Amino acid sequence: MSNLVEVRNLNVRFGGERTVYAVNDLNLTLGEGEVLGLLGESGSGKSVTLRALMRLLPKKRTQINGTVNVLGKDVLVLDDDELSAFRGQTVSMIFQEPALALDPVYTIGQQIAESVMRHEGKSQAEGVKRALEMLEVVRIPSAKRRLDAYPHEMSGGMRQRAMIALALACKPKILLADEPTTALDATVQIQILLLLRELQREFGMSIIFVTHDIGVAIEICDRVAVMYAGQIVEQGTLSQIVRSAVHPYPQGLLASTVHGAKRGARLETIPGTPPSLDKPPVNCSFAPRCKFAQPRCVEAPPPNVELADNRVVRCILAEQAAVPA
Ligand SMILES: Nc1ncnc2c1ncn2[C@@H]1O[C@H](COP(=O)(O)OP(=O)(O)OP(=O)(O)O)[C@@H](O)[C@H]1O
Repeated sequence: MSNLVEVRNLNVRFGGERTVYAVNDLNLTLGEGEVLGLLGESGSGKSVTLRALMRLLPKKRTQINGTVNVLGKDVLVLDDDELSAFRGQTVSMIFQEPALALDPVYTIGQQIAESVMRHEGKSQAEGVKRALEMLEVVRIPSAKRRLDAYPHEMSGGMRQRAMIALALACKPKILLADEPTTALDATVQIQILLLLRELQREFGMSIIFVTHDIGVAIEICDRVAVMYAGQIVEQGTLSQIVRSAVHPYPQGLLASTVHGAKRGARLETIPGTPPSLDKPPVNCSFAPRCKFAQPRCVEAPPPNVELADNRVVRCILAEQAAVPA
């Protein structure tokens, strides 16, 4: 499987009154037709990573290092014209809050048509035709009538579908999804996840899906990268993470949900809180909360052990799990 996205040694730091080391030495890949989950608690750097991939971070006081290679191009050095073509046609993004993508003063039909005209140079009539097709693709009932609806005239679930229609209108190869179902109630959430899965197959897209909810990751992801304090602490296939996580953080996340706790056992919580990100990590950021912590964990950076292809764990416990060659 060839990689559409390869992120190498990505570091994102925000300056200002206090420096925030939001993403530290992050490496990930996204294969063709794959759904990769970025999973972690609030503030772990998931959204910043996603925004770096699409160059949506503020320019002022933001330092980005590393390479973000998408379809053979380094996104971090694209000029404005290249960026405009890249967004929409190569990569598109959906958000938790549709207001970030949908403009309240234009109808849904106008917004989709406009995007198709701008990115693909199509006529107004072709844009409107695509808009109708897309509303049907995302299963909005009475699609023709909905073309003339404004975002505020739709329910939360329908607005989310309209945002997906807009994001997919120019058939991007990669969709970046930033907690798109978090604000929805449980039944609508599952409908949108199923829809995204269907569209991913239908369009042959790859998706990076940010979530703090392991249940959501289980519904939609093939592979999962677990983030803690701006670093990926473990990556693997969904079943490797859910059934045999090595790092104590994903283990703890799982034990705190019905998906990972032993049947009949009480759900556990991870004691303590994540560290502040005002210094770059010099040792294991999770050590203060870890029941397996050893002196080594606070004396030096943890090893980043590659157990297999795309199976990487940043923890001394992984050294014991590693199979000698
Ligand atoms: N523009 C910015 N300027 C300064 N700090 C920022 C900026 N954007 C994000 N941060 C900080 O970077 C860190 C990582 O934020 P990020 O939004 O990526 O977390 P997250 O894992 O997506 O959590 P959440 O789900 O709450 O958004 C946080 O400490 C956040 O406050």
